[in-house]
Amino acid sequence: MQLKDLLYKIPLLATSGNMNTDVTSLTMDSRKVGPGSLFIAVRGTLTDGHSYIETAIRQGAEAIVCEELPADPAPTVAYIRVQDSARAMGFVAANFYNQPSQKLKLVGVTGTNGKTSVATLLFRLFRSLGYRCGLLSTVQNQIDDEVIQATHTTPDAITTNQLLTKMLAHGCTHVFMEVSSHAVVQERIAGLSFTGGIFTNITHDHLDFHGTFDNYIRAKKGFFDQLPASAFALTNVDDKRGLVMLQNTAARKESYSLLTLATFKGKVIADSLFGLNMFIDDREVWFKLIGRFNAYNLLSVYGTAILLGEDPAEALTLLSGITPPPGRFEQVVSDDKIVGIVDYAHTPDALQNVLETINGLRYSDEQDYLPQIITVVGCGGNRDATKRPIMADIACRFSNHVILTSDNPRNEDPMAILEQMQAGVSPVDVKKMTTIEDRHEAIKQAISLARPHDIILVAGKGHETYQEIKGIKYDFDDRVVLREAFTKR
Ligand SMILES: CC(=O)N[C@H]1[C@@H](OP(=O)(O)OP(=O)(O)OC[C@H]2O[C@@H](n3ccc(=O)[nH]c3=O)[C@H](O)[C@@H]2O)O[C@H](CO)[C@@H](O)[C@@H]1O[C@H](C)C(=O)N[C@@H](C)C(=O)N[C@H](CCC(=O)O)C(=O)O
Ligand SMILES: Nc1ncnc2c1ncn2[C@@H]1O[C@H](COP(=O)(O)OP(=O)(O)OP(=O)(O)O)[C@@H](O)[C@H]1O
Ligand SMILES: N[C@H](CCC[C@H](N)C(=O)O)C(=O)O
Ligand SMILES: [Mg+2]
Repeated sequence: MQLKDLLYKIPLLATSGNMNTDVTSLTMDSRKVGPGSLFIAVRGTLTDGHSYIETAIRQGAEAIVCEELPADPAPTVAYIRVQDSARAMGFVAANFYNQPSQKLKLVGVTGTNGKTSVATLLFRLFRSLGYRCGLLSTVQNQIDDEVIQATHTTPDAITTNQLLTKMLAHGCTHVFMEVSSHAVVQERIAGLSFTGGIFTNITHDHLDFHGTFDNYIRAKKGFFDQLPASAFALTNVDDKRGLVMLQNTAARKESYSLLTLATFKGKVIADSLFGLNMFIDDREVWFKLIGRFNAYNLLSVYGTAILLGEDPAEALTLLSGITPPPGRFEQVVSDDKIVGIVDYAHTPDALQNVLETINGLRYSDEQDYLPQIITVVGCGGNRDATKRPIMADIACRFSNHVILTSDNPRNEDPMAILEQMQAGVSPVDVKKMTTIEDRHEAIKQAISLARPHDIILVAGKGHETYQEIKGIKYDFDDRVVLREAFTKR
């Protein structure tokens, strides 16, 4: 495609060189530049793409998008100076791939917790309604049955447009994607044309990246601020910030709630270890998901189906048969009925929700025995450290025993992370707490403490199949470890 055609809709500060140059590939990474490439120099958190412009040219880049021109620009190369390279990249990518998002019904889901759950439920529901669908999520990207490994919750703009193009070629009509707060700030969603946006909730996470909670709220809101008037913006009005999200959106404002007036209103009739029973739009339905937080996820999925024109009765009937995504309240039960629950709760709010759910659901055939809750939990390294003491405190308050352990220590000292967690535990709860750095040993210890009907919550890693320590990802899957340890007893 000719360079000038890639610049459609981008505010340009200055250009030089041949705008008719033929561009054959795009990249923001100099290591991936080849002959015919357009290199977009983006300022990152670790380094500045502008310092790789020369390398990119040596490797054959024909054109450069940047915020600042090099001191001595190469005469054979075209330069485009813009205010914000990351944002420009979104539009360049959409132009290069011929605007795939405009030809799809693309729905984005944002919020601290529930993005993967909602996006995956939507993907599964719309497939069962008979559509070909795409999914971009933390667990995996998917084009109908084809699974494509995901590296981020929300991919960069080039990858997203590439995937959307593949989805279109496959005949997909609907795509559901998670929109992380990092993605909004880093402009990974710039240039995409959304049919709708969903807000789940906002609580403590990622303060390492955003600095303050207000900045984090602004990042999430930025998604809705970008939606066009033709889109819908569906928000959870039971969340304190639900309405804030829609303050400046041009999109049609819609809402869902379990507590108050809203476009889509639901009520939980029963919540058990076998599923949720709800009233939605005067219909009573059983769902396969567990926990009140999932009632919110289901309601937003139902609302989205209606906003996309589906029949309410059919949507609810099909939704009642849909299973949760992997690693979300996934149960592994031993022969003698110890209940293991693997859940991706990695924020204080998610952990508290899951533990409150478990506290309300435990039951035993034995009279007078209230099953114990044993929680195995850790916090990621090189991520928001302020959530560590809070999560340990919550784990102890809502469990009978807690084993603090590692969850992707990355480049931090695992014991230092665990010490920060320990610091949050109140003196009355300290007796409940043990620390075992090795997650495998921690799970084994939890099992050794359990009796039939006790519940072992293994929180934080969910679907993950690795433990990341000092740059190396070792095979590790909480579900497999639980299953093996149950069998070996
Ligand atoms: C903190 C963060 O979000 N970082 C993302 C960011 O990288 P960065 O800003 O650190 O980039 P950088 O390394 O400073 O490099 C700046 C620029 O120079 C370029 N470069 C660099 C080196 C070189 O030799 N040549 C070159 O051209 C890079 O390609 C880049 O364009 O941009 C990169 C490209 O898109 C991402 O891969 C990277 O994600 C890192 C790996 C990451 O761990 N991100 C996590 C925190 C994340 O994004 N998480 C969210 C949300 C999680 C959730 O709640 O679900 C997600 O959406 O996944
Ligand atoms: N609507 C919800 N409200 C509160 N907690 C939830 C909700 N949905 C799921 N959770 C909890 O949060 C955990 C993560 O859920 P999910 O993976 O759907 O969130 P996410 O927003 O995609 O997370 P990530 O930011 O890592 O992508 C679940 O395992 C569950 O414990
Ligand atoms: N998307 C989240 C995942 C956290 C999962 C947890 N297992 C960890 O590694 O911290 C993040 O990047 O913060
Ligand atoms: Mg997710």
